[in-house]
Amino acid sequence: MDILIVDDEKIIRDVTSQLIEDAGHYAESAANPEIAFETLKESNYDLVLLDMNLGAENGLDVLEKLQKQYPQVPVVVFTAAASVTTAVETMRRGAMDFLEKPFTHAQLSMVLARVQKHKLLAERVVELETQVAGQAPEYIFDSTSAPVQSAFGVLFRAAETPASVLILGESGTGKSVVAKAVHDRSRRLNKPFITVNCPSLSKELLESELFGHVRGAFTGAMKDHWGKVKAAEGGTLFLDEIGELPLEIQPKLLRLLQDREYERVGENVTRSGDVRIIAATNRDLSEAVANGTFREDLFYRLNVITVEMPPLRQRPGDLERFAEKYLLFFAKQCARKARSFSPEARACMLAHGWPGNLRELRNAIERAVILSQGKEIEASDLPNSVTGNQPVAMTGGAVVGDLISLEELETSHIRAVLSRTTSLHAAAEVLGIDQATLYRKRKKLGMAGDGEK
Ligand SMILES: Nc1ncnc2c1ncn2[C@@H]1O[C@H](COP(=O)(O)OP(=O)(O)OP(=O)(O)O)[C@@H](O)[C@H]1O
Repeated sequence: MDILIVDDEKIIRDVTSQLIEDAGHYAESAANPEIAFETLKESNYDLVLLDMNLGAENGLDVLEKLQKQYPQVPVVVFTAAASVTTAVETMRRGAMDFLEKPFTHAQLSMVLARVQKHKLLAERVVELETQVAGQAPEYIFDSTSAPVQSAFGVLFRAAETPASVLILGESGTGKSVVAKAVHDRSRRLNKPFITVNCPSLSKELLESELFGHVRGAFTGAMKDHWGKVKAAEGGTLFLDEIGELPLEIQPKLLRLLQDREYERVGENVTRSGDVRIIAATNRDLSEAVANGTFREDLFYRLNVITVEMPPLRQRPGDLERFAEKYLLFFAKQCARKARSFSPEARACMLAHGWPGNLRELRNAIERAVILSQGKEIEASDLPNSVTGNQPVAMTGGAVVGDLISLEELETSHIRAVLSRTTSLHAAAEVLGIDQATLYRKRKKLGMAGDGEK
């Protein structure tokens, strides 16, 4: 957690900071409320430790102002010994807890653990509220396809063990969704599930995102930062698109997997990290090992429990079931009458190859429901890419065919380049954009990645 200490006594700030850092959190100090509010403006904090005796300032007034401006940030107050009335009053005014000065390391640790538990519960409530509010279609974890059934079976049996898991499959086949489901069925359920999208950042930033950095480690590193390994402590670290993990970072991940050790960028202190790794990729990792872009030792270390999520085109039963579920969900959400597919629409869906898999299906059905006018989804409600009325053909940079929008042209070109290159990196080079931008565009457009041919 990132914690802000507000106290006018330097010695208290320094000692508390040290205790907090020793417990693996990040601490920032403010000598008075003015500095505290400036600091809160600049960064997000998970907790404020607020002294009640701030010289001329009334601690209760500061608490009230904090609650008003940052209602989501819990406050724990420091109170002088034996001031029970103050402690009660602060709790009445919304403080989460109090610590009587002088406090011990153990007392502080207990309070931090309580705040962290509260934070996790609050996150879980938001997740459940989103599901209950019906903002996303319900996930389905059974299948009419034997390979998918077997993949779910293996994953959910392995969920309770500490084994690393590797999920293979084209983009959009549900690797991230099932990774979270594995975490939810594990003993780490009440600990964080943290995702790192390996290609979404530059090499340098990715290392810091994973392991953290210290102030001054590189240009722009203005303050110490705990990475996602720390954020996932005790829980699960999901490494999406691990096939794109730069070679330079691979030995560091291997060390975390083997020895549970890592170091922040710019620091020589070795730290231990208790995280379960689930990795996913749409690349053929053994081919990546053969051509030297993925370390063999890391591959074997990750390859303990490996499953493959088959593409949607090989699961016609699932295709129809998922399509129907999505249809009912979006019809309710958008207040449309559509309840089924016309025979022609159904035939188009079954004939389409769904290179973007479940993600493409979900987007296509959402669009179709919005455009629908009657009780049935017609073929004309489906995107051109599904009905086979492809509007674009590219020949040497010239566009032949119907008039199309710039967005359709971009989508088609990105798809063409992805299908003719062997990695996201190579495709990004051809397109003249960076890998992280291509990664985001591909996700937004619901497209499959480079693993698909
Ligand atoms: N089990 C499921 N039940 C219902 N819908 C699903 C399921 N799995 C995936 N989806 C749908 O497909 C979308 C894409 O899933 P997900 O992000 O898990 O795919 P992915 O394989 O991780 O893709 P990428 O490789 O691009 O990261 C989800 O947002 C969801 O809409």
